[in-house]
Amino acid sequence: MEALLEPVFVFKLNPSFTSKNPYTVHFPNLPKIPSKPLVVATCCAGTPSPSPLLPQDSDQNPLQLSPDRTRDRRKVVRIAWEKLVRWSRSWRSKAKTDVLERTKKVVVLGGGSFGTAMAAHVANRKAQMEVSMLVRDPALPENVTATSDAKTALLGADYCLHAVPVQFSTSFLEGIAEHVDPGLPFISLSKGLELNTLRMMSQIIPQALKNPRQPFIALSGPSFVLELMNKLPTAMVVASKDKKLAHAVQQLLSCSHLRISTSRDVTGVEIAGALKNVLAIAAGIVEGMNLGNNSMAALVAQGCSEIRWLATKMGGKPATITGLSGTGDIMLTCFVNLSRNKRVGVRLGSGEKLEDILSSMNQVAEGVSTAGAVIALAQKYNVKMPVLTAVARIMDSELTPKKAVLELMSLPQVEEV
Ligand SMILES: NC(=O)C1=CN([C@@H]2O[C@H](COP(=O)(O)OP(=O)(O)OC[C@H]3O[C@@H](n4cnc5c(N)ncnc54)[C@H](O)[C@@H]3O)[C@@H](O)[C@H]2O)C=CC1
Ligand SMILES: O=C(CO)COP(=O)(O)O
Repeated sequence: MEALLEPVFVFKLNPSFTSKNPYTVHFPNLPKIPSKPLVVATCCAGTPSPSPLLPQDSDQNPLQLSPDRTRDRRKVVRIAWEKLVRWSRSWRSKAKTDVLERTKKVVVLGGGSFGTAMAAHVANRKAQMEVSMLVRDPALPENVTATSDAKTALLGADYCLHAVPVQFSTSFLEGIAEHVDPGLPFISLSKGLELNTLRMMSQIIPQALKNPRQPFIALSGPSFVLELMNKLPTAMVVASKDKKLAHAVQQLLSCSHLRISTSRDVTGVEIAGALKNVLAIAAGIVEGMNLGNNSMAALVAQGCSEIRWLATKMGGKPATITGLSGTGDIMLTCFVNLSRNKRVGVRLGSGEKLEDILSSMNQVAEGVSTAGAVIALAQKYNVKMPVLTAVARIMDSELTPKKAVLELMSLPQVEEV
């Protein structure tokens, strides 16, 4: 343990830095270092040039590891890694792997970017797998069959991947309900809340199919289509009340470039996935208005809290909100401009009108309609959500981004919760 505590850098104390200097930090619990004080720079802004903090020569460095201690430290790391590898091997040997063998057909509803990406992903899992996409326009990649006939698409399917945008899901599902087997598990990829009913996909799907027992799984987490298609390492989460089903879907979809965790917290996963789209619009606004990195970090931290407050009031777990479908997806969509929701925000922040932005887009940005639903949901659960409410007000053209920033900055400064 001691070896792991070795500091990596040591700095020589500049004569202008005294013990009264605010940049000098004392660590009473560190082992005593003969004659030379340890100084850690937390901030060098405004310090005179040349820099007062100079690296020490390694041969004079009292903290340099001896060969014995280097060996000890490396041994600790090696043992920890070997433990991980053994645990991983034994886990894999115990995991059942027959789901993929048993699955003959998967149907994908929605031929947009994510539906197409997931269809290709499932098709690549097994050459004999039949992947049928139910689409409005059947022009698609060769390895996947596309049809606009619901009966043909759904016939004999073992799993259904649902990638129709949330606002169109009810009418779409009602239209195909007669062809859906009541035992067909629905894996929902859509992230959002239905505008007028405030429902999540776990409510929309069984209600539209008029089958409260339709097996349901939410698949969520940080997963841009482009990167999935390029087989870049990705991690997602499947959430279902049915633990066995979550494990089956995990086995169906996970592969060397896609890790899938399981969860039973359907509400947490769905709320996080839906609300991060609204927060991504806010992040885009901050970027479009050039408000700086401090603003961005503060906004995203506040947004994470707002999402946690609502999700936990609705029965979701805080651990879900800090996991892949929460913090993971929030970081992806708030910080990366591949996000369509963030791009809507950037354009709003730089002065464009919402209707012009939406009419120029050929893909969905779920956060735009979810913003309206989430505020009503927050009121129902008595949760204050300043940032997400501001986004909803901007979507309703009731507030300009500039006014929203002024109002948010003048809110009471309260204890952090
Ligand atoms: N693209 C991405 O990186 C990811 C998307 N998602 C979620 O997946 C869902 C779908 O997103 P994308 O495929 O990216 O959207 P998209 O905009 O690329 O495609 C949407 C698809 O829905 C179809 N559609 C629209 N109205 C319809 C209607 N009334 N009936 C039937 N189909 C209709 C469109 O024709 C299109 O094929 C969204 O909820 C999104 O938040 C989730 C994770 C990643
Ligand atoms: O949900 C996504 C990635 O996880 C995609 O986000 P956008 O819909 O904002 O592009």
